Amino acid sequence: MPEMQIYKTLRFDAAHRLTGVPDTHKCSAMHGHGFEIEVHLKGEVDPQTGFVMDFGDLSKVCTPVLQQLDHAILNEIEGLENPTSENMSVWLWNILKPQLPLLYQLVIKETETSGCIYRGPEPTR
Ligand SMILES: Nc1nc2c(c(=O)[nH]1)N=C([C@H](O)[C@H](O)COP(=O)(O)OP(=O)(O)OP(=O)(O)O)CN2
Ligand SMILES: [Zn+2]
Repeated sequence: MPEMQIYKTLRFDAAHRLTGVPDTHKCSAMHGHGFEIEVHLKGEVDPQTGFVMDFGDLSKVCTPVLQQLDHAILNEIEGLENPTSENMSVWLWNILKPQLPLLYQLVIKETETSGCIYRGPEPTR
């Protein structure tokens, strides 16, 4: 069966401030976003189900993780002390990858025009 990518889009609202920028940077002040996350899997289509993975099962894995972030101050969450899109991608990858071996790519959109794409760490040789 062919290999394909599937994805699920999830949304949450949260506040953050960036701690690695000067005080003069607009994002050093607390502010909020409606974040959008795409969780992409890559794998073979199961001939029986016709699925790479059931979207419902993918949701069941992702939803509890994103519920932790919804209406939270991201800076207060362990590992997200400087919650840039880049740092959030790594944080999410480390939580989701053990539960989703087919995880291929995470897309985090902070705004309509700004976001981050992460495909996990380089494989060790
Ligand atoms: N590489 C990164 N740069 C910035 C991040 C980030 O996570 N990674 N985050 C921010 C801020 O959180 C900001 O809220 C989003 O930035 P920006 O796109 O500049 O926001 P605007 O909507 O105000 O941008 P427009 O200029 O209106 O398009 C900053 N940088
Ligand atoms: Zn922001």
